[in-house]
Amino acid sequence: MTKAGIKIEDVHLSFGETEVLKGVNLDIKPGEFFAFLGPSGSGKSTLLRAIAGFGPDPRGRILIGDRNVVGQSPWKRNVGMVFQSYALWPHMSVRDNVGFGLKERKLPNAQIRPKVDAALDLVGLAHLADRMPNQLSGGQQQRIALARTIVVEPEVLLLDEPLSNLDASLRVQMRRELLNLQRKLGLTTIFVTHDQEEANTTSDRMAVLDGGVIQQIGTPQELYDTPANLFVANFLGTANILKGRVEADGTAARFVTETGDHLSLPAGMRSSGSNIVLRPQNITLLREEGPNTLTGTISHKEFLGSQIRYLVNAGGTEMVVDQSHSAGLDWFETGTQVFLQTNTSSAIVL
Ligand SMILES: Nc1ncnc2c1ncn2[C@@H]1O[C@H](COP(=O)(O)OP(=O)(O)OP(=O)(O)O)[C@@H](O)[C@H]1O
Repeated sequence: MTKAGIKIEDVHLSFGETEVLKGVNLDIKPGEFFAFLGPSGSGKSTLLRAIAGFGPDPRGRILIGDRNVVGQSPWKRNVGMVFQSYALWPHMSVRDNVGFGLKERKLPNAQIRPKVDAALDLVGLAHLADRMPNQLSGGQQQRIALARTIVVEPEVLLLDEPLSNLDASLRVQMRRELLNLQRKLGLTTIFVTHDQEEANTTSDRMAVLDGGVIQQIGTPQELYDTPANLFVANFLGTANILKGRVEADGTAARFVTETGDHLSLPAGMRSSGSNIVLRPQNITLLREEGPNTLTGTISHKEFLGSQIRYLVNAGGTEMVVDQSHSAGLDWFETGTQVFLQTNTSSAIVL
């Protein structure tokens, strides 16, 4: 299949008076698996639909390969889109559902059959070709919807929360299948999701959206390790945020919290900012005070199997702290005073 990159240049889109996309710029490489991640209402679907050609035309340019597709009808754009609802034709067999787009394109039957067989083979459901949609599970229906989309050989694949109607374990299985299929076809893919785990586990890179504005673009690791702002830090995983200020004298720098605690910062760490972000696994609970410790009291504990998650009240801020668990290890009981040793080398100052 042909791979095309997608460029989005200064795209604005309004519904009536409300501006929903506020100047979006993106450069998605050919063959990339790219995710749009963001909370409900952040504009992910609107952006995807603008690429597909559904809804009002935006201002700005959307290039698929080197064609600006703004103003072009959806069927001329050569994109394939899979929705949350599978929307298979209920009165048609699996084979006819998958072949529908090819029939519409007036392809002779003799050419349709092998293409449909190949697409069904790719999603592992060749043996169900003669079933009706109501004889399939949700996961199977979504695979058929995928086969129906790829059979017409689109240049880009757009997925709008395609796994949301499936139960949790099937979602995990399907996201792996989706990635395998994408890798096999090498098809430029955009996956819209509000689920950070889904975006993290599938995408090469992602854009985090909030309020119609891209907050950051990067690989899942880049966004987790070096978030550009507090929104991204909070949206990708759990973030403990302490307010305060950075003080530096000569080569040594420290973060002074609002409650007056001092956390020394490693050399080379960003030296301005009024927040320090600590991930739950970057804090160790101690019974004795030590260097770089904050004082707190355990307010809640949850046994998660490999880890124990503690909520610790430290000077009025509730901190989430994960400690790895192994059999026989002592727990900190609720109400215990503890010292939170912070690993500031993996902290982020914002
Ligand atoms: N046809 C429409 N008319 C008016 N407003 C709309 C329309 N479609 C979307 N909106 C508004 O645009 C904003 C962005 O919606 P969009 O569906 O793109 O968000 P989203 O990030 O995909 O959210 P979700 O995860 O809930 O689907 C929302 O405030 C929504 O109410």
